[in-house]
Amino acid sequence: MIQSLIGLRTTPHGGRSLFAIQPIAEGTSIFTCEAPFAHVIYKDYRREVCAQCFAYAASTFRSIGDPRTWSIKSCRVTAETVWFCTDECKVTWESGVIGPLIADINALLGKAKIATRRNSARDGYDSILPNGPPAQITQDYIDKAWADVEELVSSRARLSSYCSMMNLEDMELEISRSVASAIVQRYVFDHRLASLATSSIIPTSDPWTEVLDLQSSELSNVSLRPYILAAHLRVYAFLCHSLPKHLRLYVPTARHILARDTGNAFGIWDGDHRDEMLGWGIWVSASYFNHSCCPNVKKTRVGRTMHFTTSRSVEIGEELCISYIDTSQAIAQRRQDLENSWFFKCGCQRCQSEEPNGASPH
Ligand SMILES: C[S@@+](CC[C@H](N)C(=O)[O-])C[C@H]1O[C@@H](n2cnc3c(N)ncnc32)[C@H](O)[C@@H]1O
Repeated sequence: MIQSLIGLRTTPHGGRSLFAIQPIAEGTSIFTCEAPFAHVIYKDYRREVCAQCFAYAASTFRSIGDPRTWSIKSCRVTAETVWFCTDECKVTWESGVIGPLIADINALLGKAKIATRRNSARDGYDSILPNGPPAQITQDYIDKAWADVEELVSSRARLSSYCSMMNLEDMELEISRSVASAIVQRYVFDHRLASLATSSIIPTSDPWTEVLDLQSSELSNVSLRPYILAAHLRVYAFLCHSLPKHLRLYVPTARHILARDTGNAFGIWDGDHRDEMLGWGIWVSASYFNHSCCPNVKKTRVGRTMHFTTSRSVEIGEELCISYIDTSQAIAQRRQDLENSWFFKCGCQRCQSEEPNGASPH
């Protein structure tokens, strides 16, 4: 964060948000977040998206007959094959720790999913939430469901038996991959910490503490879409079953990530025109930008990095907001999009002024 320009404060309408603490000129770069803490690229795009910089082949080659997939790849026996746009990206990725570790884990998850599919085709029975959801979802109901699944995974035999018959959907595998990427980040951070313990270098912040500080939307998400709870519990059981022993310690990461990704993740798009969503990711420190239907900040992804730039001049004390949705739509549609996908009623100035009869939305 460019500390001299922006600060975090609590708003009356939308939790914490970023504000200008100085006048800021249009076009000023106010914030960058280097890389996602958790991310996934959808299966259908994996050959077309560079594993290092997320460049999308179809946006790069535009003529008829041009290739639509990348040809440079990394294939190790233990890992899933990944593709790159350039040799430079391949070298950068291979010299890192996190990318190759995620590829190893993704190979394991892919194999485990095939095993569940083989068995579930025979049976199709899924008992993770045997009773339907109550008319009113409460936090107690969600906590009890998680306690029940904890009980299930505490017995290796029962977990194996459940997983051999579970029906993990393709999207649940994508979610599992995104959670697994966060687990790898935690593992690498802790082990780097362990190796630093003997030296005098003290890291300034633990990225996991920063993730836990993000707003959770577990209750609103499950209340609006009760089926999501069973999906999250299946993902959790699947990860407990499939992850190698040294990562199982981190599996509680799942509930925390699943509670936060819906309200904080950004789509990974093919470019500014946003024709194709290639996957999603959580850029933790970038999650404090609130939404406005009249935004003054523009978000741009360059490689893995998210950049935030003012789209007009901003006065001292003004809230700095991006837009989460298509703001060219009428108020009713904007409201519906924000309530359905983001679970909140927009309190921005534009919505307040467009509210029928000038009434406040609250
Ligand atoms: C990515 S987070 C932004 C940071 C968040 N305010 C916090 O305190 O962590 C998105 C959440 O902020 C709140 N929010 C963002 N924009 C808002 C707005 N225009 N009106 C009301 N709430 C908003 C909603 O609760 C939304 O789910």
